[in-house]
Amino acid sequence: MAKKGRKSKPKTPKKGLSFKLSNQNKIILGSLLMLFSVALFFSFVSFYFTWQDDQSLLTEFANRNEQAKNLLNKFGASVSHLFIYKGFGLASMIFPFLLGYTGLYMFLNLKGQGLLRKWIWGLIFIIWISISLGFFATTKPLLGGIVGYEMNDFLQDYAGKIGVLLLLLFGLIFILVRLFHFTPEDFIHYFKAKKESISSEFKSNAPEDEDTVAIEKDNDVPVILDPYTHKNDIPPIEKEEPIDDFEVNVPTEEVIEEDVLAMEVEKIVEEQEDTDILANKLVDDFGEFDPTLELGNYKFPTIDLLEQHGAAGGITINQEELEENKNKIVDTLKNYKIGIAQIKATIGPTVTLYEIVPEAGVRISKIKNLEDDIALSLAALGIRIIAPIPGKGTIGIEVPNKNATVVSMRSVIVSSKFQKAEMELPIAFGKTISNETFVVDLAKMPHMLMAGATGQGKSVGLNAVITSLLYKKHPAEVKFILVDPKKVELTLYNKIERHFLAKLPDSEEAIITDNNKVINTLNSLCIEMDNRYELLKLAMVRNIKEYNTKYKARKLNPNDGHKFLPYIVLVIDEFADLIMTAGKEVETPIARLAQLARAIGIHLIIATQRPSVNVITGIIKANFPARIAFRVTSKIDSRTILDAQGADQLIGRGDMLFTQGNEVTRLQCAFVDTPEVEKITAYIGAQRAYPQAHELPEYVGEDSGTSIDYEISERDAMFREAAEVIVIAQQGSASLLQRKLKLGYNRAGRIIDQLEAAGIVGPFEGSKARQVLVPDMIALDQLLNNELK
Ligand SMILES: Nc1ncnc2c1ncn2[C@@H]1O[C@H](COP(=O)(O)OP(=O)(O)OP(=O)(O)O)[C@@H](O)[C@H]1O
Repeated sequence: MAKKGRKSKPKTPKKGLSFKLSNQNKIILGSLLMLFSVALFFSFVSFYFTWQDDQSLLTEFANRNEQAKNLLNKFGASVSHLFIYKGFGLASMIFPFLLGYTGLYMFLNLKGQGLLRKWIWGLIFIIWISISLGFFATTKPLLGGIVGYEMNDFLQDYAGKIGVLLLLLFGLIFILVRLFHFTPEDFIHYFKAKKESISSEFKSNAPEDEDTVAIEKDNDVPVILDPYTHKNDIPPIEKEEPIDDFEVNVPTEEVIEEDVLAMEVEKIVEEQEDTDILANKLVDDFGEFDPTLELGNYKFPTIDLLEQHGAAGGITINQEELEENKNKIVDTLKNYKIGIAQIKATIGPTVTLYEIVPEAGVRISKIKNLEDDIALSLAALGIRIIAPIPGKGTIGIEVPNKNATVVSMRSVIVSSKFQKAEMELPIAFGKTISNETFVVDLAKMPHMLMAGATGQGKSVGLNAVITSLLYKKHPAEVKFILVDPKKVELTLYNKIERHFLAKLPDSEEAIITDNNKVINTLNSLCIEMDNRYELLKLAMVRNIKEYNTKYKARKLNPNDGHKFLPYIVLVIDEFADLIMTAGKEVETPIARLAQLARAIGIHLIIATQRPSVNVITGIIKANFPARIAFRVTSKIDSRTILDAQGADQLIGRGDMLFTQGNEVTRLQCAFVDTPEVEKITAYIGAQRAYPQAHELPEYVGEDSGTSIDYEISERDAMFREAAEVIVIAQQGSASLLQRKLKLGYNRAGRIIDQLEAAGIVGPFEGSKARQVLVPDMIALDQLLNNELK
């Protein structure tokens, strides 16, 4: 019972298993294919000239004395005989092109769906051409090949000649419409254009005196010219005898006007374009946009980087322990005169749930009131009573197992529930009380609050969250911002900076340990959020998922600022520390992000040791529906974090309660040890990476912008040099100063403010660099000299 989850065999993540050739092998195989295709091409071409001479040699392949006339000798003769005579006839010429293209594709290491598409269309063409030639040239087997002939024969037996003809016609229409995107309008347009060209030709060939539309023919019968068709073979409308010397003079301008009119009609037809059609064409030609292409060879971490943690044997609980606990429960309840009708045990990794159905007439409220007494009588730490279990009508008593089983991260990662999870940001937290793997989608939560006293498993919990995402997501799809005031817990992730981390443009460390930087990062995230909303608005979609789908389908033009948007997960360890030092400055942007960021793929995970009300304020709590409580020290803390008690009764070491609104689920958090995280990050870090960490929009602190009335004497010693750098580069950014003058972030920010006060750069403009108001060095000198006067 309850051992299903454990039995599932370890599986490597799906993407890690995919068959891939190394780059060198691709080059070798690619060139082989290209050369082979050239050989085939020459064989086929020369076969048409030499086949009769070489026919007798087909059976003499092994005979070294015999020489074939084919350019590639007996090989060429045999292969061509096979492909052309026995195969598809003339259509076989397509094979060398397909093979050559495949070779080139491998040689240049191209990606996308173009290759498969070419093969499918190539084969359709081969079959269609071969049947068509078999139909029209029955006597010439070298045109349609035996396959074409036989297929024709076969089809004609069932559908007759007309049926096959119609079938071929349908094939032609199918190819024209699907491959060349031909529409009936194209046909009409084509004929119209033809007509135009005939008319203009006629015009240019017409005699010089074109003022008259009535032209005398040899037999003196006037021919009326149709102004649109310009055909001179239309009979006259009136057959009356023409009046001598009567001519209808049409002013030249009018004729020209008619010509211009015809040209305009043509243009209107051509202007009908549809972005969707364009997008479809792009997708047809290049395949869908693949965000992972830049790191196309990225390999997902393998499962052997994770340890079993001795959990291979599964849950160990013996019958005696079960029996003992059952008796204790029954006896204790009997002491309070509560009879039990039924009792059932579900064994979990750390606790066993005893579900009780009380005898008829026992009021649940009575049991509820006795909660503490029952816990005392059972005399075990970590007993939690759930009366009643929501939706079941039974009472649950959770009793810790004597020997808790460690739930290894490995066991949850390999579980089919996680592997098959069709979620945006799947997280395998651990196992439930019934030993099922518990997987949730961070994108749906959409933000998470985590609390627990020191040493109860918070850091392990955070690592489990990050590890889950590392096992499921490509670096192009998700970016982390890690805030770690303790400076030790998350530093392990430094190695994956250029794969998975995002940071401010001018910061050196990707993992943020300085509280001031947290404020800037949060504000920068707010700018990123606003930018993303703007993009969503332009794309007319409601959320990041729709946006990215549209972008992948090439319906959004990168020239309009569109780009693939990765999810951003902000993890803050030790939030209490942060809010104590920075207060409102962090609370406001966090609340703003929490309220608005769900649709645009920014998700927050906040962990704290002290879940007191001044840390987890009302506004934060209201926006973090998903909460996790590890063991806390008091009932009050439990209430603060979960709005319910229970977290104080947990047993620690990863024993946790999870709620996403109403129901509270007890889980055993998956355990991932520091060496395992190290191995995973080293595995990822050793692979090819992006040139730098994902860059967040630049944000310059508001506080530095407020003191705009800097005294000249208070200016930084580097002020003048900074001004020169900015004016020469014509770019007002603090990061530029940091780079060029080797300044720290804060000092560069201060100088920028002083430059603003001096009127050298414009005001702060969000993610964009400030405008430089001084055009050149001469103007700068003038400005600074004037100040001194
Ligand atoms: N899921 C788990 N399974 C088994 N043991 C665990 C689990 N989580 C934590 N532990 C044990 O508890 C110890 C402390 O865990 P962890 O470092 O995560 O605590 P913490 O809450 O982050 O503490 P602090 O706040 O002081 O950093 C771990 O070293 C480990 O031995």
